[in-house]
This record gives sequence, C-alpha cells and structure tokens, in this order.
Amino acid sequence: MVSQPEPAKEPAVNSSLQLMIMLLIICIVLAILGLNAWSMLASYQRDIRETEENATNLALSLSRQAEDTFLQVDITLRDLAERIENSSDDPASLVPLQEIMKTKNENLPQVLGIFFYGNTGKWLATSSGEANPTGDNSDRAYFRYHQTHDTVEMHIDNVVKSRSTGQFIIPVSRRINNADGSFRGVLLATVAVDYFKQYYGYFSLSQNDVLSLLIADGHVLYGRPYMDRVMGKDMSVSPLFKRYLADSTFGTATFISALDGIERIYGYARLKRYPLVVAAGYDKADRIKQWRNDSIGHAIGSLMLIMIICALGYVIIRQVREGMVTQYELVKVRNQLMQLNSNLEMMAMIDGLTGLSNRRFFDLSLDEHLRQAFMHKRPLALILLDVDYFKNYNDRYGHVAGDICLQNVGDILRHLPGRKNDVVARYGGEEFAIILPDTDIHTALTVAENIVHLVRQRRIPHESSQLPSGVVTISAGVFAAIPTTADEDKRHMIAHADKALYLAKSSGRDCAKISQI
Ligand SMILES: Nc1nc2c(ncn2[C@@H]2O[C@H](COP(=O)(O)OP(=O)(O)OP(=O)(O)O)[C@@H](O)[C@H]2O)c(=O)[nH]1
Repeated sequence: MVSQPEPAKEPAVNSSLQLMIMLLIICIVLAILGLNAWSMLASYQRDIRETEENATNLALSLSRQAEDTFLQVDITLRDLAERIENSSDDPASLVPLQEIMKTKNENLPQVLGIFFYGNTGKWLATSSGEANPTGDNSDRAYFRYHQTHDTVEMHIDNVVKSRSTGQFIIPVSRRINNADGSFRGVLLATVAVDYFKQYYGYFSLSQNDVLSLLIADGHVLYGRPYMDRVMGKDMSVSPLFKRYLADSTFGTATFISALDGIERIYGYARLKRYPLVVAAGYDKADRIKQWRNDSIGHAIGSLMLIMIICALGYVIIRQVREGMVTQYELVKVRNQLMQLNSNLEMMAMIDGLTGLSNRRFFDLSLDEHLRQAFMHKRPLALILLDVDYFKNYNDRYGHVAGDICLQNVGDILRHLPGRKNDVVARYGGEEFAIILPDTDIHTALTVAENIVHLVRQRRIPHESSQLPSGVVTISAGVFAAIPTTADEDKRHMIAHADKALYLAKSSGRDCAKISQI
C-alpha cells in the first residue's frame, strides 16, 4: 500500500549533556577542595608534630647541658668537701684550701665564686681569697636547709642576689660535717644565672617562645625571655608539674601558660642526677601563623585552578547549548522541509479537479494491491467508470459545467460506503477507476451497479444525453481475479476492465458489465 510520509517529530532540546558536564565540574571542584583541605590538614598535623619533636629534642639537649653544668660543680664541691672534712678546725689550714678553691673556680666558667661558711654562717674561706670577717650567711635558705638536713648530697636552691657581687646566682651547696657527723658548715658554689642566659640566648626563637630551667619543686631558676617576671616564681601549679612530669621524665605537652595566657607546645625533660627540670615552649599561634603562610600559596593555586575549571566548564556548556540550539534549528528546518515535501507528494497524488486520488496514485496502488493479492492468494477487483455522452454534455453546457459535473460524480464516489483500503481515483478525462482489494467479481459487480444507480439518482440534467432519462449517467466495466504471478500484468487487468466497460457502453450505457477471463 502506498503510504503518505509521516511528519517528523520536533526533537526536544536535550539538556542532560549540560547537566552531566555541570555535575562533572562540580565533582572536579569538590575533589580539588577535598584534596586541598586534606593536604592542608595533613601539613598542619605534620607541622604540629614537628614542633612537638623539636620542643622535646630542645628540652633534652638543654637538660644535658644543665646536667653537665651542675655535674662539674658537684664534682668540685665533693672534692673540696672531702678536703675540708679531712682538715682541722685551725684557720691556718684553710689558707691552702682557698688556693685550691681559687684554682677550681677558674676552671668553672659557670661558677662566680666558691665559699665555705662555718656552722654559724661565718665566712671561713672563699675562692677570691677575701673572706668577709663580719659576713654572716646563716639567714640564707640553703644554709638553713643544711643545718636541718643530714644529707651531704649537693643541694640546689632558689635564685638569690649575690651579697658579694650583686649578681643573680643559683646557690649550689653541700653540708660539711665534723668527724662525729655534726654540722660543721656549708660549702657553696654560686652558679651565675647569666651563664644560662648566655647559653639559652644562642637559640633562635620567636618572640613568645620560652626556655626555662626550674627546680623540680616548680621554682624557676631561669626563664627566657621573661627573666625578671619569672625568676624564683613557683610554677608547681602548672600542668607541666601537675600532670605531665608526674607521668614521664620527658615528653611533649600543649597547654596555656598560667603566666601569660599563651598556648604553647612544650617539650620537657627532668634531669637524671639532679632535681631540675628543663622546658622549651613554642608559641602555638605563631606556628599556626607560619603554617597558614605556607598554605596560602597552595590555597591560592587551587582556587585559581578551580576558577579556570569553572571558566572552561562555562565555555563548554555554552558551546554545547549553542550547538544544541543549532541542531534544534536544523531539525526544525528539516521537519518543515519534510512536511513541505510530504505536502508536495500529496499534491502529486491528488487530482486537482475532483480531490480524488490521481492516475499516478492509482498506478502505484494497483501495483501494490496486485502484489498483496498474489501473496495472500486473494481476489482483486477493478472497476472502470465512464460518464456517458460527456462530449455532448460539454457541447451543451460548456466545459466549466462539464468540470462541475465531473466534480459531482467524484463527490458521489468519494462518499461510497467502501472499505478503508479501497482506492477511488480519477483515471483520466471523464473516466474513474476503483480498486477493491479482497473482492470477487460478483461483489465488485454489485458495487459497480450501485454506483451507476447512485449517479443516476443524483439526477444531474443532461439534455444532450442520447438516453431517455435526460440525466447524467455512467457506464461501468468490472474485472476481478486472483493474480497468478507476482508480476501480474497490470495492463492485462485494465484491459479486461476496459473490455467490460466497452461492453456496458455497447449494451446501452447506464449499466455495469463484467469481463470474464
Ligand atoms: N469538461 C471537461 N471535459 C472533459 C474533461 N476531460 C475530458 N473531457 C471531455 O470528455 C469527452 C469525452 O468524449 P468521448 O470520449 O467522445 O465520449 P462520450 O462523449 O462521453 O461518449 P461515450 O463515452 O461513448 O458515452 C471529450 O469531449 C473530452 O473533451 C474534463 O476534464 N473536463
């Protein structure tokens, strides 16, 4: 069957591609942000860890230095104490001792002076050789300590101002006993606070970083940089003493200093031999600032990358959108052309005067129906119709009226109660043709006779007709057959129908006749 072309559907603008590109860009941006955040967090944790390690290492190194410093003093005092305890109470015996004290003092840069006080606090011998005859050190804390404590181990006391030099000193002392173990006096070495000040000054630290040397009971011997504020201060309430030193001899801890309210990352170490503690604290905010400064370049780079990706994404989405709009326009134009083409094809298939299918459509349809009938072994019928005495009609009423007459006949044929697959066409001039698929000769004859009857019934006046009715009539030739070959000759079928039409004409017109094979 010849079918009319269907109009193409308009394609919907497909936005899923844009959505996918946008999703891809969002994923990339999120991945960059995530990686960046992860890398910044990792570098922050690494920096903090490194600071903790540095603080611990520094504290351990300072504890080693303090240990060595006091060990030298300890050995010296032990040696001198032995000498004193082996000497008599005779003041003359102290003269060579003073010489030895002097020599030993010269070999100890951290020691300002060495002193021997009697059991009343009186000055008996000094490394400088100038014993103050009226001097009395019995009020000093270290003196009172030894008075009341039997131990002969070295004692380190709180920082005091030296009575001989006016400098801040760390008193390092030993108890001297008589042969019977009673208190004979105190041997003292004054360690210069400046010695530690100088040594701790070698380290390059930022403004709020601290280094401290403390007695294990929490009293500060030296603290950089707040020497005046912290010297001698009791820091035993600090988390360092309360919590951390209670659990370990060295390590790291982060807490807010009770002294200045600054949070620091501390490294701490307790000395092995002496009741001393060293702490090194790095200002945490300063380290975070350094980390931020290091990370900012990285963050700016990532931000620029994100901006470039977004810009590229925008350009791609725009191009895709433009491409799709162009494609949409092209499809639209194509559809319009197809519609136009379809209309033209329709026009090429329709007879302009009657609105019925034209001869071209009839030919194509007959070919198709013959193929179908052969395939299904079903009969196919053809009716040819011809207006009787139409030349006379034209002559009598004119060609315009003749056209109207043909339109009226066409109208009758168009409104026949036929089937969907029936083809009614204007065959040419005043001739019409009807293809009836799956129809035998008898049924086709009945259809033809009905048409003849309908035209007559319309009672279109035809005074020039040779028939007595005086109205327009038609004659019909009918043929039907089951095609025997795939290419059943179309002309053979038309010839038979035409023969039947001739028979109808010659039989007096206004009737339908069949042609038998
Ligand atoms: N008005 C009009 N006349 C047409 C048209 N096509 C063919 N004709 C005329 O139809 C007439 C056909 O005449 P004939 O073939 O002699 O047949 P007839 O006069 O109908 O006689 P029979 O067929 O023997 O009954 C001719 O005069 C054609 O000019 C058309 O489209 N319009």
